[in-house]
Amino acid sequence: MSAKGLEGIVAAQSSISSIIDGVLTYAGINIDELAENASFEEVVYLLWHGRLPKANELSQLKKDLAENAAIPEDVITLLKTIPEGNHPMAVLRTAISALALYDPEAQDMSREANLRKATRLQAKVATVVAAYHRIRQGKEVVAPHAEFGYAQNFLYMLNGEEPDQIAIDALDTALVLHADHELNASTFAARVTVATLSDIYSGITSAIGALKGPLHGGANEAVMAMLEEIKDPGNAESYIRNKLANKEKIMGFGHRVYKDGDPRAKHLRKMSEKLTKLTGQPQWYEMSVKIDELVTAEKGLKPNVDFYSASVYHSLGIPRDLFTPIFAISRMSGWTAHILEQYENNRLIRPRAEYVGPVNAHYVPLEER
Ligand SMILES: CC(=O)SCCNC(=O)CCNC(=O)[C@H](O)C(C)(C)COP(=O)(O)OP(=O)(O)OC[C@H]1O[C@@H](n2cnc3c(N)ncnc32)[C@H](O)[C@@H]1OP(=O)(O)O
Ligand SMILES: O=C([O-])CC(=O)C(=O)O
Repeated sequence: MSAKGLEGIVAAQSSISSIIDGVLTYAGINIDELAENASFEEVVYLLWHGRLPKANELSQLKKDLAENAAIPEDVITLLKTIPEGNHPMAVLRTAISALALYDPEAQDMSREANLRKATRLQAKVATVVAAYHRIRQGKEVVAPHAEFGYAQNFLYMLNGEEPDQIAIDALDTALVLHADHELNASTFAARVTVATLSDIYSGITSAIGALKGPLHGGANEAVMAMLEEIKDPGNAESYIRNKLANKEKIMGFGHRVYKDGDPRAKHLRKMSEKLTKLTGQPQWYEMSVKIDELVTAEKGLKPNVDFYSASVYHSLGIPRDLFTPIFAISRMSGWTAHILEQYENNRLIRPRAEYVGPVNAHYVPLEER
């Protein structure tokens, strides 16, 4: 018997992140400690190198990310030619694929070159998302600021003004929380692609395609769509009961691995409470809590990372269709770490299928069918 959806199958060894008894760690460090203390740049270094950076290593990484953040003028031109109405995740997938064509080390498969490519990908992914958002609004693209940290620079390029510290800190923590998650679908897709010894950009393009779906990263956008449809906390109960009665899934709930709750959700819940209050829109948090209580009571399903992140991003003034691209900006660090790890100890990933089709069939000539 095959395991549907590969549930419970161990398909790789990894020392990047672990989920053991519902506890998530990056390189052995509990996510709670990282969410409270680490910057996103520290986490990027941790995932790539398996240890926290020393002060000089961290400042070098920050410098490298800032210096590599600009994207080629040709890619900006490409973004300007994209037909209206496309989803930013589809645009991101295309733009990352295009960036490969401008990478001077595209053919160099050494670890050093791949680490430099990972740095360029991490540096540029935020710029692509911000640039496309400005272009689609008919605004000028904002060049990255050489002195700004990663989260700060993204918000600056997105909005064209310097973000406040509360917004920077909230986004930074969200990036920390989304950075890696063992062998999730998009990371697996990246590893499958590069295990053929294809290049890092091909692996990342596969990963973005996998993250886009609503059963994975696309759920954060779907959560906000649901909250906006509900409109008022008073409508939440009947809305959810109706969905459940129709056997529809409630986005942002459930998880293939966590059966007793996602450890990242409590951090995002706290952030949602604080930010929705600060923006004078506590209804998004109140509605989320009502849904959380009801779905937990009725289905025993707990919120995953995508549930409270929706109201967090909304409070930061981020449009709904950029929620999943922001997930991709963060997960770029995990994807690239896994790709580097896959190359280090590679074997083609090629499972088997259990055949359930017809047997002893025969070719029938066209005129006899
Ligand atoms: C970053 C991330 O990727 S986190 C996940 C983001 N995705 C979502 O939030 C989408 C909603 N959630 C889901 O679709 C699922 O819980 C998944 C995809 C995350 C996990 O899926 P699986 O492990 O395959 O669980 P599966 O879909 O088989 O669900 C098992 C049972 O729980 C039910 N269930 C699971 N999630 C939900 C949900 N969100 N709402 C209602 N029922 C659910 C299923 O209907 C199924 O019920 P059944 O046995 O009566 O048919
Ligand atoms: O691990 C998974 O299946 C999905 C998930 O939570 C993530 O990628 O962060």
